[in-house]
Amino acid sequence: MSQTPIIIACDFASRAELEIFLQPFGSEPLFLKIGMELYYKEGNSLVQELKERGYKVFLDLKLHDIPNTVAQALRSLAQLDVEYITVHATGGAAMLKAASEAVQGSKTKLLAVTVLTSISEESLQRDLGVVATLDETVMAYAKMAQDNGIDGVICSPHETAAIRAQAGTEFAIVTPGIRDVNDATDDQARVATPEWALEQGATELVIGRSITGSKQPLATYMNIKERIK
Ligand SMILES: O=C(O)c1cc(=O)[nH]c(=O)n1[C@@H]1O[C@H](COP(=O)(O)O)[C@@H](O)[C@H]1O
Repeated sequence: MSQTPIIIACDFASRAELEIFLQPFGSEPLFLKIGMELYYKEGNSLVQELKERGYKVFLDLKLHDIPNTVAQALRSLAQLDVEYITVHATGGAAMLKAASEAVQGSKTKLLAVTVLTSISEESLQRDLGVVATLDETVMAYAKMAQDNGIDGVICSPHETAAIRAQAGTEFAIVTPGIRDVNDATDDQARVATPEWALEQGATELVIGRSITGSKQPLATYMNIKERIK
């Protein structure tokens, strides 16, 4: 298995598009994030097949509901035996506790999404009515997640060092919003380079369009992988 911390966000519309993307990678061991777009179209069978083919899978469904509903959904999803599943930290302490209990006994680890990397501090305070700063909010959500048995968080590289200091070395910190200096930021508000994210203490990096939208996805992936080795 590859030791690279890169997780590729496979935000494709169909299995066919995913296969076209994967083809040049051959037997390269990859860690693939399957999100709502592909999962809603292709369902569990795609996840099972990718696992059978030796890929590590992160199922990013960002569950957000009352504790009982999230727990029941996770009991079902845990049977897929994927590495990671996401829940929203804003589901609250009781939901996070119910979620962590629901996956006990499976190998699946849960990641709590703190504040989405598409949200700026201005938007957090103006649109979502949060009074605290973005950093304070992310730190509070990370602590709530850890206190309630969640294995790690999703946050931007900008909050990673503070969470690492607060949460210790065992807590997973997975950072999307990864861009090289010349890449378009698209809909992301809080971005950073792969190198910087790892320096801050990220466990893994979620990288989507910088790789999937590249004219040469394999070369781009290998370039990043070599740089952060
Ligand atoms: O949970 C996530 O993975 C996630 C959380 C977050 O705060 N921001 C975020 O961008 N993501 C995901 O990370 C990926 C980022 O994709 P790119 O912006 O194309 O690199 C997408 O699949 C998002 O769904």
